[in-house]
Amino acid sequence: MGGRNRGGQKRGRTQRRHFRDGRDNVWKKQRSDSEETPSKEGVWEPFVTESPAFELYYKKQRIVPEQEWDDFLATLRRPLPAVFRVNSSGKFAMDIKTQIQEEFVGALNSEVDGEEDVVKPLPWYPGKLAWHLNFSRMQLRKSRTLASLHEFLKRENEIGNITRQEAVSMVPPLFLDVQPDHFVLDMCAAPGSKTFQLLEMIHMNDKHGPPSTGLVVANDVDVQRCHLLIHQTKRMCSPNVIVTNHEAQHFPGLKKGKDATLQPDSVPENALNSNGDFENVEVNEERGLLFDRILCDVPCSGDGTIRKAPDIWKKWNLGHANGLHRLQIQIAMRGVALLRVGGRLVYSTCSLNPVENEAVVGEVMRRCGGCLELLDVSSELPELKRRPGLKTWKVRDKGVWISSFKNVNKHRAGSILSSMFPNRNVEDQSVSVDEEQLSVQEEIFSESLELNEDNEPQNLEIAENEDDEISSFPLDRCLRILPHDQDTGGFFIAVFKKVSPFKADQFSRQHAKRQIGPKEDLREVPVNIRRDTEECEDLVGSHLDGNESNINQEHSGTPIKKECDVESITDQYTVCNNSKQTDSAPKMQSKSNQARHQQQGNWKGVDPVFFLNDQSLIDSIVSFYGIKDTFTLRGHLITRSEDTSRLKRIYYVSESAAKVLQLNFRTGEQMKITSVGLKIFERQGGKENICQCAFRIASEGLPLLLPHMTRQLIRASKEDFKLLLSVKAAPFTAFKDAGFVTSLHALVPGCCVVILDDGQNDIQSDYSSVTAIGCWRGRSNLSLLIPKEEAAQLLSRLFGAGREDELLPLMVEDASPTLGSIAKNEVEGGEALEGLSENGCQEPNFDKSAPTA
Ligand SMILES: C[S@@+](CC[C@H](N)C(=O)[O-])C[C@H]1O[C@@H](n2cnc3c(N)ncnc32)[C@H](O)[C@@H]1O
Repeated sequence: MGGRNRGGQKRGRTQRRHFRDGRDNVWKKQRSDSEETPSKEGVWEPFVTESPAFELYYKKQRIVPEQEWDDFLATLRRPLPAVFRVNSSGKFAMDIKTQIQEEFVGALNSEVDGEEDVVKPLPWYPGKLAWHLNFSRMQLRKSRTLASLHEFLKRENEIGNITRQEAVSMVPPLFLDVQPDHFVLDMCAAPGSKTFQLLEMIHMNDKHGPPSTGLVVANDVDVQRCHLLIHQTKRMCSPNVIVTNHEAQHFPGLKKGKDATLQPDSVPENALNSNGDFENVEVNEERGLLFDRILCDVPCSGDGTIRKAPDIWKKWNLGHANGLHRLQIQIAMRGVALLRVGGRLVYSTCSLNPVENEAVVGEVMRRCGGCLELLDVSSELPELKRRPGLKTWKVRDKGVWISSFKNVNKHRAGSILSSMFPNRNVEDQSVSVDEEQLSVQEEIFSESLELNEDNEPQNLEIAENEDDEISSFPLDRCLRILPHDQDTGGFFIAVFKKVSPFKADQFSRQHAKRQIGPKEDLREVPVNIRRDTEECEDLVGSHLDGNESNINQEHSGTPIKKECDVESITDQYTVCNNSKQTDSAPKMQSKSNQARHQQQGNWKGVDPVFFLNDQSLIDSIVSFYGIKDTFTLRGHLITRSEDTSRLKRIYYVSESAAKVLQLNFRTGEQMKITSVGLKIFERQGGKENICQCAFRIASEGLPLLLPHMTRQLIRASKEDFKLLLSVKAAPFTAFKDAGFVTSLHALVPGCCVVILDDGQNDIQSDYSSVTAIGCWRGRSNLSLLIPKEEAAQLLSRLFGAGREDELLPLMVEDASPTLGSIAKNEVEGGEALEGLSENGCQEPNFDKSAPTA
C-alpha cells in the first residue's frame, strides 16, 4: 500500500516514481581516481571530506575506540590504494605472479622513494594472488618501471587475467569456503567481482582433475547491471554459471506447486552425514533448488566506500541506511530459505552502519530461531585485521537518538522498526496503530514541526535514553573491517551456518497466516498473529515491488499496512505448474510453454532458453570437428531461439547447470535467465557455402572443446605461430614450415585450431598447458579468429615481443567494462552483431585482403 504525504493524502504513483528517480544510485560507477570536483564556475576544487552528521553518528555508535578516531578519520580522507587480483584459474596465473614478483616488485620498491612498498601482496589473500599498489600520479610520471607496470596491469585486466577489485570486497567469498562441487547463489551479484571469485573457487581443481560439478547462480535485480555481470562472468569462460534477474527477496525456489519458503525443510534422514550436513541430495521439484553456499552482498548505503567515492561525504545522511534495513532482512531471510542444512551463508555490506549490519544479523537470527548459527570465524584468514561486531548501538531518526524501540514516536513507527534495535523487546507498535488515526496524527505532527538548520525536526519529545540495549545474540562474531587497520575501505561480514531445517513450530505460526485468509485486512487480526504474519511475509519477501517498499520505509511516515496474501505469493510461482515435462531428459520447450513465455510480463525482453535438440545440426558439428564421445553435446547445448535455421550462437552448459535448467522447465520456468553457460559455437555468418559446418568454435569455448577434438587441428612451430599472431592473416605461402603448410592444405576450409608446438608440452595428453587459437582456413589464407588484444597479449607473453611499441596501439585505452561497451544482444541472445564475433573480432577476410607477411 502506498504511503501518505504530510497532508494525509495518499502518495500517487507519479509521486513515488519521481521520488524513486530522484534517489541517488549508490551503486552507480563513482569517480574513483580523481580527488577533485569542478565547482559551478568550472574551477576544480578539492572534494569536501567532512560531514558533521557522519562524524556525530559514528562517534556515538562507537564503531571505533575513541583514541583511534582521528586516525580513522584521517584514513577515510585519503584516497584508496588500488588493489588487483590475479585470476587463479587463468592459464597464465602463475606466469603473471612470477612476472610481478621478478620484474616489478624488487625494481619498484628500490626505485621509488617512499615509506611504504609500492607493490606488495595482501598478506591475508591466499596464494599471494592479490596485490596492493601504493603510488601517486607524480611517482607514476617519474618511474618508467611503474609506467610499464601500469600498462601491464591494464592489458592483463582487459583480457581477464587480473581483476581490479577493492581489497575488502575480496573478503566475503573467502569466508564462504566454496568447494568445486558446491551450488552457490550470489543473490545481489552485479557488477560481479565476487561472482568471479566464486567461479574461480568452483573451478579451482579443473586443471588437475575432472571438471567442476558445482554451479554459480549470479543474480541481480537491475537488468542494466546484469549486463556488467554477464561481461564479468564471460571472462571466466565457465559453463557452470547462470545469470538471473530477480529481486533477491523473491528469488524462485523451483519447487513444484509451492514456494520453497512456505514449506518446512523436508530433510530425508539419510541425507545428513555425521556432521549433520547435507550431502548429495538430488536437485528435484519436491525439494526445489537449494544451495550449499549463499552470498548476500546486499544493497547498502555504502559509506565504507567513502575513500573511493568521496562525494559520499557531501551526500551522507541516515535515510539510506534506515531505509534499506527492511529490504536487507528480506534478502537475507530469502537466502536462509534457499540454503541447504549444513550450508553457509555470508551476509555482507560495504556500510559501517550497525542498522544495516548487526541489526539485520540479529533480526535474521531472531526469525530463524535455532536453525541458524552465527559462526565464529576468528581463526579463518588470521592475517586479516578485523574488529568484532557491536552488541549495542542506537538508532537515530530525525535528529534524535533512540536507544530502544519503546521510545519510538508512533508517527515514525513505519520507518523506524523494532528490528533496528539490539533487542526487539517490545511489540512492534507499527502493527497496532490504526491507519486512519495515524494520518490525523501525522497532520498534526507535520504542522507542529520546527526544523533546525540541518532540516531536522527540533521539537520531538523523545529523550535520549542512556539505558543502552544489549543484544542477546553473539554479534561480536561478526566482522567489521575498519579502513585504518590495513589501509582499505570499510566492510561488514557475518557468516552463518544453517544447522537444522526450519522448525515445525515456526511453520505452524506461519500457517496461522493462511488461516487469516488471503484478502483479510490485518487490522482485524490480533497483534501477536499480525507480527507472525509480518515475519512470515518477510520470510517470503514482501509482495510489494522492492522500490515501492523502500519508499514506504524511507519516506512515508506511515506504517505499512501489510496484506499477507499467501495465495498470490504462491501463485507467482505456480502459474506454470501444469507442465507435462516431467522426465529428466532435456526436451524442446512445448508449444504451450512458449505461449506462456510470451504471456509472462515479467520476463519480457529476455529470450527464452532452449535445449538444442536438432540432431542433424549436432551431428554436423561433431563430425566436422571430430568430437569424441568423451564430450557429450546433447543435453548440454543451449540456444536462445527456437528456430535452429537462424541460430547465431550456441552455449554449452555443465551437468549442474543443465540439471537446474531442466528443473526450471519442470517447475514452470520460474527463473528469469539473462545468460547461461559458455558460448561454444557461433554461426559462420554467410560463409556456409565454403564451409561444411555452419558453426565455428567461439574462443571462450575452445579450451573446453580442445581435448575432445580430433579434426581441424594443426600444430605450428614457434616461428609460424608468432608470424600468425603478428600479422593476424597470412597466405599459406608465408609460413616457413613446409609440414605446416602441407597440413594447412589438408584441412577442410572453415574453422580450425592452431596449436603452438613449442617442443615442451605433451600436446597429446596435457591440454591444460597447451596454447591454441581459433583460426579460419580460407582457400589460400589462414586468419586469426581471436581479438587483437588477445593476440597482442599472447605475442607478448610467449615471445616477449612488442611489449611496448608494437602492442600499445592495439590496446584499448580504458580496460574497465562499461555498460555502453557491452552489446545488449549478448544478454538477450539478440542477433545484431552480424559480421562481428562477440569479442569484436572481424570476420576472416577470405583471402582477398589478407596481408602478406
Ligand atoms: C553491493 S552491490 C553488489 C556488489 C557485488 N556483489 C560485487 O561484488 O560486485 C548490491 C547490488 O544489489 C543489487 N540490488 C539492489 N536491490 C536488489 C534486490 N532487491 N535484489 C537483488 N539485487 C538487488 C544492486 O543492483 C547492486 O548491483
